Amino acid sequence: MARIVFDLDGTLIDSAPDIHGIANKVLEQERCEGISLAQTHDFIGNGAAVFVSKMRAARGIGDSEQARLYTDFVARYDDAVTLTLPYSGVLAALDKLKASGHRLGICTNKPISPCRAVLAHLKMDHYFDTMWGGDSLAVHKPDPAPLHAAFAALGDGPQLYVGDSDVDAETGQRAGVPFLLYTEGYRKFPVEQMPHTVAFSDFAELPRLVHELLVAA
Ligand SMILES: O=C(O)COP(=O)(O)O
Ligand SMILES: [Mg+2]
Repeated sequence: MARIVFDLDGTLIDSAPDIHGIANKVLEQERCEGISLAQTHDFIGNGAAVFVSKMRAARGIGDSEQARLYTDFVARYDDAVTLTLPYSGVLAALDKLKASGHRLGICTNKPISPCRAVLAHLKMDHYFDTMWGGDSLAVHKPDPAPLHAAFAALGDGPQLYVGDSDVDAETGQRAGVPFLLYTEGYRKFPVEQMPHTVAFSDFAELPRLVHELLVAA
């Protein structure tokens, strides 16, 4: 049985509408115009601090405001759950993978508190034996340390990593772990430009892909 670690935003859940909502509340507080959902997709992937920094840059807010706006953003983050949904087929795929005996974990750049909050809200937390957020260690993805930590917490067995972004592709590569690229998340680059073992666009395909990779290994 394998250890399968998942990225969160843009992979298992479409959380951008909620992140968009809190970004625009922070900007409203600053009397600035909001950002678009497309910009939100673009700014997700490197964690909350980078998100806030890109959001500021889009509205010409200086670096001196980073700490204050980051604090405001993060204070709103645990409650940003109401518009978020798992992607189509995710729950059925996780059910099948669990039923096959695989152990599942999360390695996200989202801070661990809102990661736990949104998965609890969606009643998805029971699938995962371990969760690592962008602030769980001193370093975050694309540094491979949190991914290694997630796999270590899941014990022994082949390792597979599933994610949607260039950050995830780099993390998988640096960790030396097969990477399954979900193409319908917040991807910024063509699939061909992202190092991956296999790409998929529908979670209904995932249990079969996992099986094939494990047979081939
Ligand atoms: O919070 C982010 O920027 C991204 O989160 P992810 O690593 O789950 O895609
Ligand atoms: Mg992601």
